[in-house]
Amino acid sequence: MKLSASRRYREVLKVFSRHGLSQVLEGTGLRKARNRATTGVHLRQAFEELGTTFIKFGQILSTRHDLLPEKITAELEKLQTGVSPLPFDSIRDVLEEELGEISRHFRHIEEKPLASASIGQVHKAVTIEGTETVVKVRRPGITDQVELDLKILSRLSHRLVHFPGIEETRQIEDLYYEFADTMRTELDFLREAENISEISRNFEDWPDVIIPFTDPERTTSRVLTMEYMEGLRFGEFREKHEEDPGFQKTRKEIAELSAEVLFKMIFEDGFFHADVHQGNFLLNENHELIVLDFGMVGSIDQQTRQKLMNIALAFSSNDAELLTDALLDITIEPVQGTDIDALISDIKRLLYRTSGRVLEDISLGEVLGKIFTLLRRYHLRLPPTSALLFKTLIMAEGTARAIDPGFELHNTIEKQGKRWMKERYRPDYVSRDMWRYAKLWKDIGTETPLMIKRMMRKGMNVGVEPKGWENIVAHFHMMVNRIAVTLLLASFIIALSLLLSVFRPDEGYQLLSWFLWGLFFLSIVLGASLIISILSSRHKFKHKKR
Ligand SMILES: Nc1ncnc2c1ncn2[C@@H]1O[C@H](COP(=O)(O)OP(=O)(O)OP(=O)(O)O)[C@@H](O)[C@H]1O
Repeated sequence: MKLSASRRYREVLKVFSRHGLSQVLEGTGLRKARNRATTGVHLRQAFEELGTTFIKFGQILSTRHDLLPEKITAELEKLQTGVSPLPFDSIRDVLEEELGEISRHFRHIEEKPLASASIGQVHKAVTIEGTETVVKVRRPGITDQVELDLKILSRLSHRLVHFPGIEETRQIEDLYYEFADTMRTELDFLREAENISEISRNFEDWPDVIIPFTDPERTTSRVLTMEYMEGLRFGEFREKHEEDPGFQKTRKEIAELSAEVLFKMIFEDGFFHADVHQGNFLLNENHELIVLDFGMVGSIDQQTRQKLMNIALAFSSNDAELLTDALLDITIEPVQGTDIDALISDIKRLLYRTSGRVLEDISLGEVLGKIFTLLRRYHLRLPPTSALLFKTLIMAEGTARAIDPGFELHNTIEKQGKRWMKERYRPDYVSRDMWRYAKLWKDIGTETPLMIKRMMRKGMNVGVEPKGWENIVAHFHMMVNRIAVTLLLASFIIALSLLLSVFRPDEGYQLLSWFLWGLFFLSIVLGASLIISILSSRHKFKHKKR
């Protein structure tokens, strides 16, 4: 059946009106809704009724405490994708269309699905070579449905929540674009297979983490064949092993591992699993962590990663000033006019209120929500790509707590902090940064005299003898070059002292530490002689002028 855009649009409007949400569509907005508790319930029900795309959009909205009132986000957090299984005949049709005759590929496929999810239905199978696999088949018609819903959502996204402030409306739209992008990627199983390969490579050295291998011969954009993974979900594992001696320790380690996996993906690799709900983790007999479902992934560039690390480290060390500085660093709007002192004292209050509380009582979602609300109050905007990341962090904490309710995110951040510092001051990153600064100074050195020359000619109409210009430009070049080298040496000295604090001899880095000390002293000697030469040339210049 061909999907009709106008029919679906009418359906969406009807569902919204039936749930008493016409004020949302009319643009009077959610914030003004008289009863936010019931508005949240109705919004959740309407999203559930409208299916996959709306449910997934609602799940992302639920993490944006900066955009929606808490009563509404709390309701949206309950959104679950519950879909009924498709008859095996339609699954077989897709398999035959994609792979040709099924018996050429599989000895056996179980008709009863292992799982029936929103995008795909998963069946256990044995390949012709005898390997136990699972075949994930994209639901027929889901792509058209999602595309249509995305179109409708795009129209609704700026009408859906008509806030008084312009920035929030823009944020809802930003959020929609990011969402539409990830949703489209999730529909293409070839992309999922690529994601699996990349993440498997990143976890090559992690023996406790297992990522199923894919079967490229039997994978297309609609069919994904991969290794079958036997394991228990976190809840099942807890029930089965609760009475075992040493279970407390085991579950602590598992929760920690699940968080470390995600932290590595976000902060070290910049390529992360963005759908880390409990259903996507299994534990095998050796307590190894199996990670599934790489349809939704996010990526962050190195600069943003470093800014995020700063936020996490400042947060874990309870330092309000550092945290404010790190937050200001990641916001995308200019911060002129922001009352920084007031923001620092608000952040101080927030940290004070959260740090003393018992762990089970406080969630990352709650803290992030409060930080978002603060940023909003100060008119500071986060980059649009952050939505997926924050959803992931909040989900990851919930997942770790499913196995260990006392899981402390603070501890993981502290433990990881050291690794991040080592990562950040890896020689290749340091030298790349220094090279960037050197290039920047070189550009300033070449461009500035010309700029001054042009400005003086055009704006001030000043004529200078060509010979005079040459001297000025040559002298300027020399000055800039010297300043550049001095600055470069200064940053080198700072970087070396940081490296020295991380790679200490008492932690087994004797050789590296000696080498770094050597470089450190050499840089100081060079720096000192450069400063002396600059001072003496200044003196000479003055002397000459006279
Ligand atoms: N390799 C595997 N081995 C064993 N079970 C698997 C495997 N891959 C998937 N499953 C099972 O199938 C379920 C659904 O798979 P998956 O999450 O990849 O589908 P999805 O359509 O992306 O689901 P959702 O959108 O709800 O996250 C998993 O939660 C898991 O129970």
